[in-house]
Amino acid sequence: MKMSSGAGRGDLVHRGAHSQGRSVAALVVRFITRRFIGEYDPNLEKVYNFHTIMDNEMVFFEILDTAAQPHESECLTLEANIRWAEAFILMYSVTDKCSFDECNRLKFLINYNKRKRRLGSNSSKESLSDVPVVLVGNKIDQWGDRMVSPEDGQRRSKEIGCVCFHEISVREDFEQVWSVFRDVCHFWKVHNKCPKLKRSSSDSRSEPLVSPESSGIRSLCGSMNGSSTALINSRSNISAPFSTIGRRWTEVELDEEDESEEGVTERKSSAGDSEVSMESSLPPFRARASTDGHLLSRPRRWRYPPPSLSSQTYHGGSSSSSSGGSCADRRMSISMRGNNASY
Ligand SMILES: Nc1nc2c(ncn2[C@@H]2O[C@H](COP(=O)(O)OP(=O)(O)OP(=O)(O)O)[C@@H](O)[C@H]2O)c(=O)[nH]1
Repeated sequence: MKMSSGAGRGDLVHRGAHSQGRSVAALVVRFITRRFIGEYDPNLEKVYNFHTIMDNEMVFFEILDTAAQPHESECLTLEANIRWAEAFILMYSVTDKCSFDECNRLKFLINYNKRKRRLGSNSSKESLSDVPVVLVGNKIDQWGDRMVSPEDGQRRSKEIGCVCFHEISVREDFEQVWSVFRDVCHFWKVHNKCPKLKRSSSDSRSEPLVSPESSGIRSLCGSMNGSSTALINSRSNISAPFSTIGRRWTEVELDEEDESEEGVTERKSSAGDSEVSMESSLPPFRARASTDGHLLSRPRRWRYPPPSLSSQTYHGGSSSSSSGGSCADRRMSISMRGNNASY
C-alpha cells in the first residue's frame, strides 16, 4: 500500500504468503466497499484506487492485490513489490499458526529490501526499516479455532518491530478494518513528517506526483505460494475470555537487525541504483529468514540473484523494473470513488 499526503508520500504493502483463499482481497474490498465478499480468484492481480476522508483529510489509496506467483519468480516479485511500497500490513490468521510465523520472514524481507535502498542512496543506518508495518491478526470471529492468542500477537509485533498490532474480523466488523487502514495512514504520516524517518529522495523520485491538498495511500496485497500466510489476512478465532476484538496495541519500533555492510560490494550505477556483487554458492536469501522469531546468521557476501540472469552482477534497479513489468501485464485496475467517504 502506498500513501501520499500534503506532507509527502508513503506506501503500504500488504503481502500474503502462501495464499489461496484471498483473505487479503477480502480485507481490501471490505475496506473499500464496506461489504464482505468471501471468495476471489487467486490468480487475478488487481490494483485498487480508492479515496476517502480520514481524520478530516482526503486520503488516496492505491492498493495492489497480487496474485499467487510461480515459485521461481516468487521471491523476486515479492522484493520488487516491497521496494514499491512505503507502508505494510502483515496479516495472519489467528487460527493458523503457520501464517503467524510467516510474518517474521516477511518482516525480515521488508527490512532487507528497504535497508538496501537506503544504502544505495547513501542514507544513514538510522533510516533502516523506517516504513510503517502494521501487524494484523484476522478471523477472530472463529473463536473456537484460535491458535494464536492476542498476547502472542502483541509480543510478536514488538519483536519484529511493527508500529502497532490489531486483531480483527474482516467478515464481522468493518470498523476494525477501517481502524487498521486508519492506523496505517496515521503512521505513514508520522513517518513522513519526521525528518529522521523520512524517505530518501532517491526512493520517492520515481513516484507519481499527488495533489498537495490530498493525501493518499497505496497498498499492495500479495501472496506467496505455500502455506496459508498472509501479510494482510488469515484465519482467526477469539476465545470467550479474550474480549479483545479490535483491540489495538501501539509499540515503538525495535532495533532492526544490524546487518553489516561488510562483504557487500555496492557501487553507484549511472541510474543511481547500486550494483551488488554476489556469490552463487551462497544460500538463497529466503533461507536465512526463519519463522521462529529469529533471524539466521547472514553470509557476508550475498544478494538474491534474479532467476533469469546468469550474470554475476545484478542491477537492482533494472531487476525491479523488469519484474514489475511482468506483473503489470496481469494487473487490472479498479477505480472506486469513495463510497464510504461519509464514514
Ligand atoms: N471466518 C472468517 N473468514 C474469513 C475472514 N476473512 C476472510 N475469510 C475467509 O477466509 C478464506 C481465505 O482463507 P485464507 O487461507 O486465510 O486465505 P489466504 O490464503 O490467506 O488468502 P491471501 O489473502 O491471498 O493470503 C476466504 O474464504 C475468506 O472468505 C474473517 O474475518 N473471518
